[in-house]
Amino acid sequence: MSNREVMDVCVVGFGAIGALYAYALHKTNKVRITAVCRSNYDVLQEHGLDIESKILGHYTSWKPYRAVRTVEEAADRSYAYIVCAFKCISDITTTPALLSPLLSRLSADPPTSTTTFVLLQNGIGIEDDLLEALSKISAPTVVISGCCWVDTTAVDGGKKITQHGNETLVLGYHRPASGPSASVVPEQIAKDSLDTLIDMLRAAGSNAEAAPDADIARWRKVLWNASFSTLCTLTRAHVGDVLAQPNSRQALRDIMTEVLTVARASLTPSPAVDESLSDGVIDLILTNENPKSVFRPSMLVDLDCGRPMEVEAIVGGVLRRARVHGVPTPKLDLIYAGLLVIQKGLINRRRD
Ligand SMILES: CC(C)(CO)[C@@H](O)C(=O)[O-]
Repeated sequence: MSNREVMDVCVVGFGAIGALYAYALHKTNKVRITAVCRSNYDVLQEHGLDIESKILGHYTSWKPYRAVRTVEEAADRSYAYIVCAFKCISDITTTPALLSPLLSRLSADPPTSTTTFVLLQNGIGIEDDLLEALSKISAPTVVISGCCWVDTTAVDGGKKITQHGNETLVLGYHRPASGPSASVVPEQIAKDSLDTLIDMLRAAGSNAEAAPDADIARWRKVLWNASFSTLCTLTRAHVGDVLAQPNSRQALRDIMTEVLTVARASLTPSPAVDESLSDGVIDLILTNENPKSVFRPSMLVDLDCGRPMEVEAIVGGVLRRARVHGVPTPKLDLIYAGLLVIQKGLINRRRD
């Protein structure tokens, strides 16, 4: 972490997740937030944002230090943290392409202090292309994955965000990809950057915690997304509805079993893998869900709003790992095929 009194933090994507954690960081008085609001700039400038959060409290008309419409505008300075809270939809654009003005600046004018990228996004392998792009830049960088377990929604035309129930944010850093000009930061710097972020979020009221292994945390999270998010989306049903039917409950179990097999084949065997990704985790996930839950996973909310969904990150990412390791995934293949048909329609309508 730099010695600056106030850190500059750029949050790219100011939907519910981005705004919630931006507000948490702002509450510490240690950061200045630059919010890149690609679709909700006018609403934010005119009304500010009302926050109604169980963990962060209530606030009316909050405005971050500054809001900009594009990543280009945000690239006028360097940042201690660049929080990626946009949906990872590689069939529309990749993370390095979306962040290219910030990456170009890092390359042309490398700061001496570390820049940490924080990926608050769902999926498997979503960090790969960013790590690859950063390996060609000499500036010192760290990539952190954040797995969010939180029910937060933008309501009232984006003027308000609500957050109910429990919240957990599991954060861990990735080992950097090596490259000819990569400035591979010592592991201690990655740890410091992670600890600083977690300390700030916890001070604000979040239940942020460090993952001993970012990859295991991602697989643990995708167990939920690849099963609940996809089945709820294909059936347009609440979490409680897919739990209630014996057939769909069994389908959730079958999908999670496939994901677990791929996870174990992809990860280096370790006691942590055995513990976090044991067969018992499926029962734990199923029994932890409220059978009466009316929760709509974000993939279903995207479909309802006519927005492209995180199919590639959530299902495609698992399938690509499965193919590398020769793991058959008949259930996930079918889910993927169905979702891709819907996704194509969503992307085509968006282009019209
Ligand atoms: C798992 C989840 C409900 C937690 O916030 C979220 O990832 C979602 O809906 O995609």
